[in-house]
Amino acid sequence: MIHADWILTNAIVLTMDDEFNLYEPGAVVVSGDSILAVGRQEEIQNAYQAENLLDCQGKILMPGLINAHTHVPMTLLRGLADDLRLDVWLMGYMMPVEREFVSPEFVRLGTKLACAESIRTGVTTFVDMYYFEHDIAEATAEAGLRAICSQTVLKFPTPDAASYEESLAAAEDFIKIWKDHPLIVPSVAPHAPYTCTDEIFFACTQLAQKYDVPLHTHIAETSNEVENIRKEFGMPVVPYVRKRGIFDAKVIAAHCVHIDEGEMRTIKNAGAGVAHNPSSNLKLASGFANVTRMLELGLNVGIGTDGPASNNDLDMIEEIRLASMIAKCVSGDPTALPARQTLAMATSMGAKAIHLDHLIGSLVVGKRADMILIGIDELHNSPNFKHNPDGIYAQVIYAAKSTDVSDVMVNGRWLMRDRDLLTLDERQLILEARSYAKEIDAFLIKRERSVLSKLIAIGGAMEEESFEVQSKVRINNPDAIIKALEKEAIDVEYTRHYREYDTYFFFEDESEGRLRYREDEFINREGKVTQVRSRLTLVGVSSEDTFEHDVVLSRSRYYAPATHSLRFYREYFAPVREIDIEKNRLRFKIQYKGTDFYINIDTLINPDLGHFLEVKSRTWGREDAIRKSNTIQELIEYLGASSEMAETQDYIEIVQAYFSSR
Ligand SMILES: CSC[C@H]1O[C@@H](n2cnc3c(O)ncnc32)[C@H](O)[C@@H]1O
Ligand SMILES: [Zn+2]
Repeated sequence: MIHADWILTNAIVLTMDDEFNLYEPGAVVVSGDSILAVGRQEEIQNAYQAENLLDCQGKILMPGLINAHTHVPMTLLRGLADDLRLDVWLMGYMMPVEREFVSPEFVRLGTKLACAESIRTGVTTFVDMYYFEHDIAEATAEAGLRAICSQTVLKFPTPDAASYEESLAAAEDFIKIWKDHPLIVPSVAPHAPYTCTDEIFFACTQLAQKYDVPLHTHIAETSNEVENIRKEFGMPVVPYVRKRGIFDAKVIAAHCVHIDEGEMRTIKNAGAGVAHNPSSNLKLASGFANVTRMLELGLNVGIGTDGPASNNDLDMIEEIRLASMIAKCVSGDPTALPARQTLAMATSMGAKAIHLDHLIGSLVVGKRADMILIGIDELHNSPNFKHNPDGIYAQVIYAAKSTDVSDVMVNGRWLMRDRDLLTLDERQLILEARSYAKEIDAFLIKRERSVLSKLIAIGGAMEEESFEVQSKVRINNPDAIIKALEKEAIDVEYTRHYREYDTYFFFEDESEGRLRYREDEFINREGKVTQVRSRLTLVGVSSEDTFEHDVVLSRSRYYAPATHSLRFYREYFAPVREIDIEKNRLRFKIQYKGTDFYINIDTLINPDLGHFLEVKSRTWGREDAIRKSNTIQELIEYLGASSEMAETQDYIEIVQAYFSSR
């Protein structure tokens, strides 16, 4: 007789090995952290003895589920922002909140919550990507779960690094510390093509190769990402990241929703794995990954929940069911992604996708003892039929619930027995999470109250350093003004030609001011657009002051480069009303009597409201402003326009007045 630590008997053993061997009644023998034997109960009982025997009461005994892509600490952000598009959700809510709250303490608590939830749903391994990954690894190892922990690198500052160089250095230190841990596989995560530079991709690849660890990234999650990469670099996402070297490493590519067959072949030939995230893709309306085709082409595809803030849970039992259902519906073929193949995605094939199939994914002698028991006698999973050998897989995929997972073992250690968590105090964790939620709520309530604080949250807004004095007059003949600029007292420093497209957002509370999204097209002498620049300007509703002759001291303004689309800002700021204005602008920077002025000769095209002469100058003090306002009036007359026709209104006010007079 061979001696072992545990013998588990009276089970329906789904080995998920290459032949899909199934034993009923079956038994599994565990010695230390590994599987010593798997087979028919009678044979096992004749050959092995152990101190610990477990009667599995006819339950399914199978490899633990592998969550191939997640962000575990985001349990603390669950339900924070929903029903949004990925960019608004991520850049408008998650990242600003993460910048404010994510700390080692935050990720430890979030990870413990996630571990509790994961164990309850039968997960024995997850693949994480977040910040402070060292703390995540420690919390995970303490809970007893297995994980690939990927330290994130982004092109902008993150909660754990002021620069990408710092993140890379942290990633290397982290990998060195955890490289030979029995439960934790450290890895590096260049977050996504839209948040990483070429240097980041190259450096992360080098790091992953140097230590032979996986490289974990998001690829082609939304059509928006694909369009942008195609627009900017003239190719789809997979060739784009291939050119940045990533496939020289062992890649775990999350999402891959919008990839074509050529891209699938690239992934396959690179030996990279795909992590399919059905719930997250559905909820963020990212689209449907063509998993059926990926599997036909021989790709290794695992299944992930993605973060609990975009899902909103870590329930892998729900995820496997969805994966199968969606594949059927999208392909119009109910035979697509059958139950057995789907379960393989969450076990044996999932292990290949995350490059850990030498250790986990199937109940095979020598592999780690990562196993779960699933009951099949509850109301929602009764009765059981035996005529179809694949019926048992269907019971797991289509009928089982997380609550049917009764026992979980990782690395030969029990983490849950009879639904009792042995390594975590979930009641205590829930209480701690509540107190975090209160703080985050208070932060968001305050931020959502003001347009300015919302603007600051998504990348900062700077207050205009100086004020402007300005005046505007209607003119009939722009050519006459252009001619007058040749007059003796005027020195023209430069001339610019723009086409300006403005969208003004108005808010319920008018005292918030109005937000202008402006796209400036720079037009050259040949009339061609040479450059486009986008800016956001938050303008207060009232001017700081007015002087004689309808010269205005400008309103307080906050501005920021517009790095997102107009659609993004519309969804993020949710204005109650919008007005578009299009104008042609000839701008001259001149000197008149020793003072710098900007002269704008504007033609309002949409709505068609004719021509205006606008004269502006920067000012720093009240005395200076008064002096310049007198000169502006003089300059208007000198250019042949009538300062009698001066307007104190901004263009938006002129346009509003026009619309309300119609
Ligand atoms: C350190 S994880 C990096 C970053 O990823 C964010 N995130 C969570 N889920 C997704 C997703 O589905 N696509 C892109 N980015 C995601 C998370 O909020 C972290 O800031
Ligand atoms: Zn993700």
